[in-house]
Amino acid sequence: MLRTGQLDQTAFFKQKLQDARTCSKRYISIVEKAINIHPLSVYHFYKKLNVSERFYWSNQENTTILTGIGSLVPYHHSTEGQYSAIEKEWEHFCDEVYREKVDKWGTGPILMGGFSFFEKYRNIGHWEKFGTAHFYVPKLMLTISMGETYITTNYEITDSTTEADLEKRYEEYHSYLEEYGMTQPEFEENILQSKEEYQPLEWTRSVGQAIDKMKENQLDKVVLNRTMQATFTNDINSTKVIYSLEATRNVNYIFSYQLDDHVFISATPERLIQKKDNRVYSMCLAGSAGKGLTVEENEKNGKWLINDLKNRHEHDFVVKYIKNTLKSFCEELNIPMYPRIMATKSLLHLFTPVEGVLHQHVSLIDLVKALHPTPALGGFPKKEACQLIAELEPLERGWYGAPFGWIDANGNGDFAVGIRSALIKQNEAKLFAGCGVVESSNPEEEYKETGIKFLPMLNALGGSKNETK
Ligand SMILES: C=C(O[C@H]1C=CC=C(C(=O)O)[C@@H]1O)C(=O)O
Repeated sequence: MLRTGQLDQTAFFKQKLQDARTCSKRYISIVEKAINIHPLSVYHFYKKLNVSERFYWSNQENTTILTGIGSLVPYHHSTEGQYSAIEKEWEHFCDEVYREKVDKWGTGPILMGGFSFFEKYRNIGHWEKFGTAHFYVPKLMLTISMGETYITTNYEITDSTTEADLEKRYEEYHSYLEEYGMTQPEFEENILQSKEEYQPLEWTRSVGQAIDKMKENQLDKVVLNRTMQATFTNDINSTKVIYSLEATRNVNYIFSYQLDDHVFISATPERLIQKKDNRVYSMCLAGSAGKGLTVEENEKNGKWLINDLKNRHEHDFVVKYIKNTLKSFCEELNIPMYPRIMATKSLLHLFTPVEGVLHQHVSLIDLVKALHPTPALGGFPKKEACQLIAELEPLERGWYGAPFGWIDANGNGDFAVGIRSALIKQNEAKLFAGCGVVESSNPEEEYKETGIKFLPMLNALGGSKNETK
């Protein structure tokens, strides 16, 4: 039994509808506590609800998992001005929604989605569906928050909506959860047919060109991204990919965002910003070394990384930038003097945590806009680095390295950056990985580093073990 604490369902919906109409609201959001529902089962069987959108989100600590099905209200932009547009649209939605005051993290009406790396596209191409911003409020959402399970259902109401209409939709969502919420998905392995790195020699040459520009003092750091195309014999099953990413996770977010037959998916170790009332949490993540095979080797590599000047330099630009950017928004900011080591599945990174206390009236979207792109994704100075990226990278970045996350009706939420990611369409996946380039970088080493960064997603897609040629 999923519902708890409701006496008479029909009377409940009649009351909700009446209350919503009295306050002139256009939407209703209902949150309930639940048990025994698996987020990936909810994600997998979405077509049973005749919808073509779904998302999956789990945070770094795996303490918040969100699965959203169907889009109640989509917001899509293809041009500049997307941050303020999304901010206004979300404020407007929040004014129009009738909701109970449930203050559980990640419940109630939530806007999930992302922005493109650049505010405008040179050639939108295969990023058309995602645009410069795409967000939606799901119709049905499952939340696992600190081990507790919640269901949020969201409804649009018009003048002609009756309590019977609401009850019917509610029953539909609950039948879906009861029938499929604990059903183990069955799927075939994704079998790799071919994989091809996009212009690897040209990419290495571009790293060399970037280094030359740094020698000429044109900029201090740039992050260059490269692409790999992987083709499979069958349509790629994103539930399978998430299962694999979950099975090998350690410190990363895992998210997937589907619009029709396009899925953007990422296993990123990097948070951009999280807001919990007046507190904010960000991180500086830049500088990398390979992992060893033993604990001792990892310790040795970690020590090397902490003391390596090139990597420290790469990292310090991020610390300086995040500190300067957040300073104006925060009355208190805590950033340790020295970085630590973060060990992901395949790499060690330099990592500095950031915590702050906000001045009043600072919105999450304002913070996202101000921070993006940090020098961990763009470079330093920001303007020069972005210009060089546009000059040297032949393909659109789209949502690679860009802010992706969610915001709730209290203005709280969490945004990561979409690195170590892939854009999936049917049987093809484009994988993305980049690295920070500074004057003392070596193009061959950066090529190797990005090669390692492809691996977790490539393996999760089914890429290494099942190659057919
Ligand atoms: C830009 C990426 O990684 C960033 C995050 C951590 C370490 C990085 C580095 O050492 O280059 C990058 O700044 C990517 O994985 O695509």
